[in-house]
Amino acid sequence: MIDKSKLFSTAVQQETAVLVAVSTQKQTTAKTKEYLEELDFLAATLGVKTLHKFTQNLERADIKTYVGKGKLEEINTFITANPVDMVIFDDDLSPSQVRNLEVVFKDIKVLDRSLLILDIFAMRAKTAQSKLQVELAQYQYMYPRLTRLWTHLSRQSGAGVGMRGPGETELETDRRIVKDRIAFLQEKLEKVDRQSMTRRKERDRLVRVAIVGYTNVGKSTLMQALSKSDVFAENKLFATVDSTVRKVNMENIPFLLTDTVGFIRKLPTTLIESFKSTLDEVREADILLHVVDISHESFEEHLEVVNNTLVEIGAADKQTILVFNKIDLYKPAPKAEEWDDEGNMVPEEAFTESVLDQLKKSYIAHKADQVIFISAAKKENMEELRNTLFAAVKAKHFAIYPNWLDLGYSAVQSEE
Ligand SMILES: Nc1nc2c(ncn2[C@@H]2O[C@H](COP(=O)(O)OP(=O)(O)OP(=O)(O)O)[C@@H](O)[C@H]2O)c(=O)[nH]1
Ligand SMILES: [Mg+2]
Repeated sequence: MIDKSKLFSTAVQQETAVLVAVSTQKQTTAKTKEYLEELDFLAATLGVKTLHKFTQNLERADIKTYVGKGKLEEINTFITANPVDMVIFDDDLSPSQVRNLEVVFKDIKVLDRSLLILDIFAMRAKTAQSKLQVELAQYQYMYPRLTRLWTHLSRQSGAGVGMRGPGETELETDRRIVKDRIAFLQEKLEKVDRQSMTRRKERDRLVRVAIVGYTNVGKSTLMQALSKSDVFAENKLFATVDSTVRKVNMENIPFLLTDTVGFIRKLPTTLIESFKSTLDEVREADILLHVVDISHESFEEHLEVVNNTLVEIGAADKQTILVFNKIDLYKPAPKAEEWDDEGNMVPEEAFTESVLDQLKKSYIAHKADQVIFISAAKKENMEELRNTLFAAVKAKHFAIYPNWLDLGYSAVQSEE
């Protein structure tokens, strides 16, 4: 039987949240503000509306309750006066912090960044493999926090954000059960991994190009532009969780292009662990297209996060083309006045140099050996990217099939 009252409440009422972060000696207030923006975006991706953001300056996050007593009271006052469903913390909470915070906030859900990310992955996972991967990551995340999940499940009926956990419903608090489940999932996943490894091996030994980058930078949009196929792109975080592989032909040379899951700051390690096999597509690639959203104010940090994650999964040291995307949205920093030869100030609208030319002369163009600025959505400067990518693919392809191009060229020539 469908419980109409529940249907009504989930369909009509958007869940609401307050966000909490701390600025520490290691994390400036400006950074904290940015992290909170990102946390807000993660929540929005799950359909959760942020009502308020709380921050506190501390030497380090409080061991017992993440923020101090006074701040807790401030949050509680807000919660009492407003319809708040959950409190989301920007950092991972320890099991004991969760317990203490749940005492403070009583019937309000207590979540952290990792749980939001896991929830988004759970929502997005499409294939059997990624579903298993997410489920495994969820159980591993939960294992040390069992009390919390079980409290939630006993209190709520398993709906809503942060509740998309694997669906054990009874109070089976025995860690043994979870442990067994983890072992079971790992085994099942290994089997699936072996199958996909065989599938990858059976593919022609074509040059493989993987598109990597921070989440929401335009990887799928670029994939679409390069392969002329329909790939799901959306202005939400982690639109892509399963990787997509397409065979692309450029001037008679085929290669494989893969769109991959995006990276983010503070990605739960359990997720990286369980997504290792999906990330094999990246690890086994010959060439990486590292996409960066140049219009984002923290694009340099994104770049660093991605580079660090690549090191973590053992995919650094590959030939990489650094692709700065969304130049259509890029606003160059306003320069000091510019003067012409006669010493008159040049009005801004008289600057003839395009954004693209300015970028090419800027320090950003030296961020890597191969740097290209494009707009994948507006199809700006795609030609340069195609040429660079093609030259790279061609060189790798030659190495695998020394005779291929001789044939290819003569065929092309004879047509003329
Ligand atoms: N203005 C502008 N928007 C872009 C450009 N490229 C992509 N977008 C938009 O940016 C958003 C994210 O694009 P996606 O292609 O989904 O990004 P992604 O990197 O695949 O994201 P995830 O799969 O979520 O990690 C979408 O709304 C796109 O339409 C661009 O060159 N210019
Ligand atoms: Mg995508």
